[in-house]
Formats: sequence, C-alpha cells, structure tokens
Amino acid sequence: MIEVVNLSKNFKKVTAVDQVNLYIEPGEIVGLLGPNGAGKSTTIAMLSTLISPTEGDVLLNQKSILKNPSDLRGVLGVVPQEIALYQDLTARENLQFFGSIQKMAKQVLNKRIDIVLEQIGLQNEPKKLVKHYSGGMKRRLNIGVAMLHEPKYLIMDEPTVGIDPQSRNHILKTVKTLNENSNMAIIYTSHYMEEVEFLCNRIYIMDKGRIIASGTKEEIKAVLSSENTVHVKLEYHSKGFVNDLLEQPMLSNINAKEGEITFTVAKGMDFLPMLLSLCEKNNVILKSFQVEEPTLEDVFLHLTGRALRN
Ligand SMILES: Nc1ncnc2c1ncn2[C@@H]1O[C@H](COP(=O)(O)OP(=O)(O)OP(=O)(O)O)[C@@H](O)[C@H]1O
Repeated sequence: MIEVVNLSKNFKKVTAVDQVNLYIEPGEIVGLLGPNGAGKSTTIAMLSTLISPTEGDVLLNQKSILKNPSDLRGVLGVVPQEIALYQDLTARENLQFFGSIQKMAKQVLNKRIDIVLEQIGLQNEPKKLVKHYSGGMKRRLNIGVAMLHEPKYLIMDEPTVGIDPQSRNHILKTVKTLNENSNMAIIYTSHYMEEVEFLCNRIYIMDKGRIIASGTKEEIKAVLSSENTVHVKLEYHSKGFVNDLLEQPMLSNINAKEGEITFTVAKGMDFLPMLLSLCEKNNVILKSFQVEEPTLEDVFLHLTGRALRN
C-alpha cells in the first residue's frame, strides 16, 4: 500500500498542496478529481519522488520512501501530463530506448514491448514514426512507456487532455483492462468527473491544495443524499407557474428557461401533487418530469460553490 501522510508543498508564497492524506491499496483504481490548479500534479510529483515535500511523508508498505526513493520507483510507473516521446522513432524504438535507460535486460525488454504494444493497441503500427501519430496514439504510447517495467502502481496525470472522444474511450478502456487483467493499481487524476465516475472505486476531490471530500462514489454523493434535482418540461412557458413555484417553501435553486424548469427538493418529498395542481391552476400542460441523482459535479458545486470546469 502507498500512503501519503500530511503532505504539503509551498512554492514561495503559494501553498500548492496543504496537509494532504490519501492511500492506494494494491489492485484498486483511485481517482484524484479537481479543477485546474487544485494541486493534483504537485501531489503526484511528490508521490513519485520527483520533488520533495515541504512537510509530510510518503510511505510504501509503511516505510518512508523519502530516504530510499528507489524502493518506490521499482513498483511505480508515472504517465506524465506532457507527451515525452522521441518523434523520429517508432513506438517500438521509443519503448526500446526507455527500457534500456531503465537498464532492463534485452530479452525481458523485448518480451515486455510485445505485451505493452498489444495492451495499448499499437501492435499494428510497426513502421510508423511517432511524429505521424494522432494525439490519442501518442498518449497511448506515453502510457506504454510508464508500464514497461510492469509496475504494481501506475499514476496517470490527466491522460485524456486534448484528445478526440474515440481515443479517449480507448484510453479509458485500456485503464480498466490493465486494472482488471494485470491487477495494476491506478491513481487517475482528472478534472473530468465522468471519467473518474466511470473508472474509480474510490475518489479524492481536491480544491485549493486540500482534499475536500473522499470515499467511494456512493459515500461522496451521500453528502447530497438529502436532495434531488428535478427537471420539469412544460408544453409552453408560464410566468404565473414559475412565480407559484418560487413561493413553495419545500423547493430551492429554482431555475426557469422557456418551458424548462429545474429545482431541488428534499429526497422522498412527494412534490408531484403540488406540481400537478399548479399546472391546473395556471392552465399549463406538464410534458415530462425527471428526478436526477446527484453527480460528483453537484457535490463539488455544493462544497465549493463553483463548477469543476469553468
Ligand atoms: N513550480 C511551481 N512554482 C510555483 N507555483 C507552482 C509550481 N507548480 C505549481 N504551482 C502552483 O501550485 C498550484 C497547484 O498547481 P498544480 O499544477 O499542482 O495543480 P493541478 O491540479 O495539477 O492543475 P492542472 O490540472 O492545471 O495541472 C497552482 O496555483 C500552481 O500555479
């Protein structure tokens, strides 16, 4: 298990990471979700021993790695946010180069390269130079480089930024398969809450250097378990109807646009009779209504008053 204990990092006057605690157990996918500038990359840089913390510690199987970073490096792969590849080499040549600087034995390396190329879906591009790859293919090869030494833990720093939806889906599937077939534990950072919801068993939500929520998806969403969002569509817009809604004490966050209205209501509240009687009173026809479960985006909004992406 890897544990991060009271980890902080100051850059002069900026506190990029502030007393962060988290852990990852073998075989799980953990999400680190937060907007730009939340401190995710700085946390990862400390976790992967690239920069040293101002305060706090990182433990591998309960032993500090600050004095012996090589213990962690052997079991950890890091996929950086930036593409770090040689453009004038093929995928295989890139993997050969990065494997050789890790001093992997030639035979072992060649076997691993075959496996990794298959895992990242680039086995059928033997002659193509990286400079002729699409953005998504480069990202996949970037992941392959980090996987060469068969790490038990893989850290991925926003691996889907700036790529097309098809490549993004491929990467998400690769991450899931790697975890399921190789039992590789993955720390996945992102500001896309739907990716984190899809992939991760446990999630940490970070903002302004701090962890503001953590737990399973269900536990985090339970923060909002007392409320449901309701979407109502009317046949046509009615000012009177909206005014009547605004006067209902059990409703909040009422938003009306044309014939579409959204509001929040306490969970379990039977609001339908009220809705139907207001329709009748204002002579409008209810086209549809939908009760929505909260998303991680809603939780973030609730905790910070801001959207994850702006
Ligand atoms: N080397 C540095 N010197 C000064 N400030 C830094 C440095 N690195 C990061 N910061 C600041 O620390 C804060 C956290 O940055 P960090 O890159 O860790 O956030 P992030 O969540 O990874 O965001 P992004 O998704 O944009 O990468 C930001 O305010 C950033 O400007």
